[in-house]
Amino acid sequence: MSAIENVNIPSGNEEEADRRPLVLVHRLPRFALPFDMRTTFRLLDPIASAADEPHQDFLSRHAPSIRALITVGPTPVNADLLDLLPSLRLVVGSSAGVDHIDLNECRRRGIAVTNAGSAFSEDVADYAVALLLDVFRRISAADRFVRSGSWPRKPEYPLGFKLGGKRVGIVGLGSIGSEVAKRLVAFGCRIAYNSRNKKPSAPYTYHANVCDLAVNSDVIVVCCALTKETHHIINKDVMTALGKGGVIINVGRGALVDEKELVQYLTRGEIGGAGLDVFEKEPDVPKELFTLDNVVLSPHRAVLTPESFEAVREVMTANLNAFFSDKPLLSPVQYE
Ligand SMILES: O=CC(=O)O
Repeated sequence: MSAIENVNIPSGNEEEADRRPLVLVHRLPRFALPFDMRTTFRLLDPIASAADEPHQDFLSRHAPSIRALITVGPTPVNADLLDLLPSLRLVVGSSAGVDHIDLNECRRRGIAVTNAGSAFSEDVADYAVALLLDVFRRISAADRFVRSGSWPRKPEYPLGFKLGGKRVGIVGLGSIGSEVAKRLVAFGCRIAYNSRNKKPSAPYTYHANVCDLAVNSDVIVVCCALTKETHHIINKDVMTALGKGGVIINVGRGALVDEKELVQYLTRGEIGGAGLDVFEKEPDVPKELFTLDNVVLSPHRAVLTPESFEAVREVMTANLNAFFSDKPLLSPVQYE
């Protein structure tokens, strides 16, 4: 992932001549914008530009001109930041999830928020299916078996399971969940789902209650947004309902699953396996999971492909262009 380069902040006449709209890049040092938007926007990046000046002073100095900001990855947008930016009217998220943005504060201050829209949906859905196949067919475990030299010594390797015909319960049938469903239908799976509301156009069985969904599923794929309501939506009751052979795939956010309980259920063999791209305290992953061959672990990579970066760059650019020309935003986040 390449970082944007140090941003030259034009001043005086130079600034007047530069007609590109000014956009603040809000990021933690470890997250860089993985593409260049400087041909279209004048990017103000405090981290790249002002190594010696305290971040707050830098922001306060530029605050009157900042009407839009890009938040990179999960960099938090909270009341403290918004206090420093009284002219701000738009927050452009570079992710599908917006749990790092204080939506209530944004709404209260009349600040619009956009997210990645469906830019990542296909890649995340592919990854969810890949994790599921890996858990069912034990691909990563088989790879470890071969590399460790065990094959010649121990020709028997535990059987995996067939994916076709399995009952898959999707939690969150938004853009990502719908792509997961589409793919798994092609594998011959039977799809049901849970979401806040029944989707009249979705040809799948709806369960208003996640435990009911779990009782009727062999696999739960978690891909809803993380909110106060969905925090630990996959709890011990859901895991008990899913049962011994059940598999949990999480490509949403770590805190959608009660991770402590998940570890217990997996180590006691009370569910069948898990494929996890996200964790409650990233990058920390519970060590107990490292030795379990029925668990596939991934470092929050589901969205990351050069193709999805290009798609998100386009949607972010379109949102900013729309904002600066008073047109409707492309992927506004609906406030609750
Ligand atoms: O996790 C990644 C995203 O929300 O886009």
